[in-house]
Amino acid sequence: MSQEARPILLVAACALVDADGRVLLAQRPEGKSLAGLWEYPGGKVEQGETPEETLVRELEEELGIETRTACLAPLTFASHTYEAFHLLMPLYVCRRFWGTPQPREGQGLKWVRPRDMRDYPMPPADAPLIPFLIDLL
Ligand SMILES: Nc1nc2c([nH]c(=O)n2[C@@H]2O[C@H](COP(=O)(O)OP(=O)(O)OP(=O)(O)O)[C@@H](O)[C@H]2O)c(=O)[nH]1
Repeated sequence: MSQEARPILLVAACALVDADGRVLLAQRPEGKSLAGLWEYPGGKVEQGETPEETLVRELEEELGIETRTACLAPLTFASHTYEAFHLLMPLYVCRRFWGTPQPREGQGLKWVRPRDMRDYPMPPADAPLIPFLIDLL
């Protein structure tokens, strides 16, 4: 696909942080693109949503936890060209949420220290974001 034809895909992602400074990674289930890789919870920003609203919705759908847009702090972003689209992915940090994350979509879940994230295979867009989490936490 030519550069011109490649659409920009806006995906909002969240580093949920627990009291020990660990970040929740979710493993993409079989049958999805990039299956088996560990990623930040989140998803595509739908028409009419702000990225913060997307995350409040996705965190409830994927993990069964509740948070608020005011509890989401922007940290950094990914800008990465995939075959079919160019991914623009703001990464937020959330330390204030209610409930315990549950794998509502059959995904693996793991709390990981940022310095150990390199041990978890991630989508190529995600790896450049790890140093920002190491600095923060
Ligand atoms: N949620 C999330 N998506 C990511 C991350 N890194 C990354 O490249 N992506 C890509 O962003 C796209 C949108 O994610 P999504 O969670 O809404 O997509 P999806 O699984 O429903 O659909 P898909 O199977 O069509 O990819 C996917 O192509 C996914 O691979 C990440 O850390 N978190």
